[in-house]
Amino acid sequence: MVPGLLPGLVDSTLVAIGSPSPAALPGVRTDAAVEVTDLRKAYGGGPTVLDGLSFRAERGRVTALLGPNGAGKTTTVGICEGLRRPDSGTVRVLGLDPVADAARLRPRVGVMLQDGGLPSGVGALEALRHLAGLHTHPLNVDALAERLGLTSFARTRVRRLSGGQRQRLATACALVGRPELVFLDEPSAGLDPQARLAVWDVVREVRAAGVAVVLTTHLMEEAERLADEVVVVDHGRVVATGSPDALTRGPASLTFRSRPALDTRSLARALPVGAEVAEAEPGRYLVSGIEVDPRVVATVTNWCASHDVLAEGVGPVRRTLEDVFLDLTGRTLR
Ligand SMILES: Nc1ncnc2c1ncn2[C@@H]1O[C@H](COP(=O)(O)OP(=O)(O)OP(=O)(O)O)[C@@H](O)[C@H]1O
Repeated sequence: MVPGLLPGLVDSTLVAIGSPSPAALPGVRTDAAVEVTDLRKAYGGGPTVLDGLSFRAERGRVTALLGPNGAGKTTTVGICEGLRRPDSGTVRVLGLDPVADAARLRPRVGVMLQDGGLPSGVGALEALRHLAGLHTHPLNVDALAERLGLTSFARTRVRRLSGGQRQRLATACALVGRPELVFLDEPSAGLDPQARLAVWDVVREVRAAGVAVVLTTHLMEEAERLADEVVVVDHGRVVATGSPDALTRGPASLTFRSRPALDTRSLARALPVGAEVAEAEPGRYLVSGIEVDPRVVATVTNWCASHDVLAEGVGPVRRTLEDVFLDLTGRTLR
């Protein structure tokens, strides 16, 4: 957190959104902010889009929905926001029904308003002020605008904003009403690195205040760095769920760099049975299929020495979230 930026928001705003979430206290279990059970949906009798999807999102935590294009993330979030109806299954949002209790949920849930949701002929900051005026206890608009870097395009009309500027305004709109739960749809899409870091900082701050954040993203780095819980969705089902750490834990591989086109079969023969050696990209080698222990590292180093090969960075490498995601969802384009 950047201390200099905090006072404007913290004094009267973000941290005051709620008292620290009971869910964040050890040993205390509360109702989930979002609880989705066995959702099924097919648009207009077409192919199945949601096929028994279930997940929970807790208060004071960031839950990231990851999945290939068309996996059903936006449909799921739309159902949670009360904008779409499932064919079957149940959804509880802050303990309420998103359609039947829409009026009660509206002031408590933040959503990213896209093009149609904002007056397009007014300046960005004016649009945010307008929205803030609809809430009883809005955040400090100037502080929020400063934090998300909206001030540089404060007077630009909404319809003339660039993609990244529009995205930042939409994030501000989702947060300005001081929600207990916020849905962020690809909040970093199209953002430059500075803006992305600023958005992540603000998201961390609202989480610390006990807000439940549910976001969709295609950025593995965003999920890895921001999410407490990752929900991987594919073909309308949850195929994995867990913290980034838990999902990427598992057998490490061994990697090293050297000149391209080494005799990988010869190296594999020197290693214990089951070892596979691949040249993942020219000059980068990956040993997998066996447990990486000090003897394996020594065998690779000795093989390199006896073949006059200079190897750099010989050591275990942990799977990334992207590796896990591709293993779970495959490499076929959707
Ligand atoms: N209004 C609609 N009418 C008919 N089909 C739809 C509608 N909205 C979405 N779909 C279809 O439902 C499937 C899931 O779409 P959805 O937008 O939920 O996926 P997503 O995971 O959010 O994808 P992306 O990552 O590309 O945003 C897709 O095949 C899409 O074509």
